[in-house]
Amino acid sequence: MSLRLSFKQTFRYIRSAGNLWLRSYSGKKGHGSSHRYIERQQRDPFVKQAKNEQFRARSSFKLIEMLDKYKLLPKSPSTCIVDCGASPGGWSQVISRRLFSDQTATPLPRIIAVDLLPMRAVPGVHFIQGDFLDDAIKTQVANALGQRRVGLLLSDMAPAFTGHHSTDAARTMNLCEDVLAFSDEFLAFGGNLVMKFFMGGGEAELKRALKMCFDSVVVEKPLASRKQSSEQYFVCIGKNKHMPSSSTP
Ligand SMILES: C[S@@+](CC[C@H](N)C(=O)[O-])C[C@H]1O[C@@H](n2cnc3c(N)ncnc32)[C@H](O)[C@@H]1O
Repeated sequence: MSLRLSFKQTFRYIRSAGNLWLRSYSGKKGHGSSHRYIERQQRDPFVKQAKNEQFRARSSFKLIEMLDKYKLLPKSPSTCIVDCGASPGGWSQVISRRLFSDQTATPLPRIIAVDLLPMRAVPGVHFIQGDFLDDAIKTQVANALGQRRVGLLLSDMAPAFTGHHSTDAARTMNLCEDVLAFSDEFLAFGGNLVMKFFMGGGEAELKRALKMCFDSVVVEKPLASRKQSSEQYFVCIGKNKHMPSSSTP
C-alpha cells in the first residue's frame, strides 16, 4: 500500500489534525471548558450506555434509532453498506452486529468503511483510509464491492468548522452535495441514504434536490443527538431513476 498522499488528502489531513490539536489545546488551557466536557460526559446516559454495550461512540445510538424507525438495512445478503466518515467505528459496529451475529468470527466483508483517520478493525468491515472524494479511494471502494450493489450509504461526516457562520454553512452544503454525488455513483436504485447535515441556511434547497432523487426524504434529530448541536440527518429512502448516472442493481 502506498503511503503517498495527494495534495487534497494532505490538506484535509492537516486540517483535521489541526482541529484535533486546537480542541485538545483549548481543553488544556481553559480548565473550565474541559471540566464542563467531563461533567457532560459523566451525566450523558448515551455515554454510559455506549460503554456498557461496548460501542466506540455514543453516536451508535443515533444510527440504531434511524435504522429501527425506517428499516434501512438491505435484506439481500449480497448487498453492501458503505459507511463514509466511519472512524472511530460506532456506526460500523452497529451494522456489523446487525449483519453478523457471531462477532468473534471474521465474516466476508459486506460493510465498506472510509475515513481520513485510522480505524480499529470491526468484524465484516473492509476499512479504507482516505478522502471519500479522491479518485484513488473511489477505485478502492469499487474494487472492494466488485459486482455487489450498495443498498445503504451512510455519512456521519462533518466539515472542518471555522466559527464563521456563512463559511461553515457553505462547507456543510458542499460536503452534502459531495455525498449526493457519491451516492449517484455508488448507491443502487432502491437503496437508502443517511446523511448528516448542519442547520445553516441551505438545507431546504438540499432537501429539494434529495427529493428529486429519492422516493421519500425525512429529516431526523435522533435522541442521542445533543440538543445544543445544529446537526440533523436526512433519511432518504428508495433511490430512484432521476439520478443521472446511477449504478444498476
Ligand atoms: C462524527 S465522526 C464519525 C463518527 C462515526 N459515525 C462513529 O459512529 O464512530 C466524522 C468522521 O468523518 C471523517 N471525515 C470527514 N471528512 C471526511 C472525508 N472527506 N473523507 C473521509 N472521512 C471524512 C472524520 O475524519 C471523522 O472521523
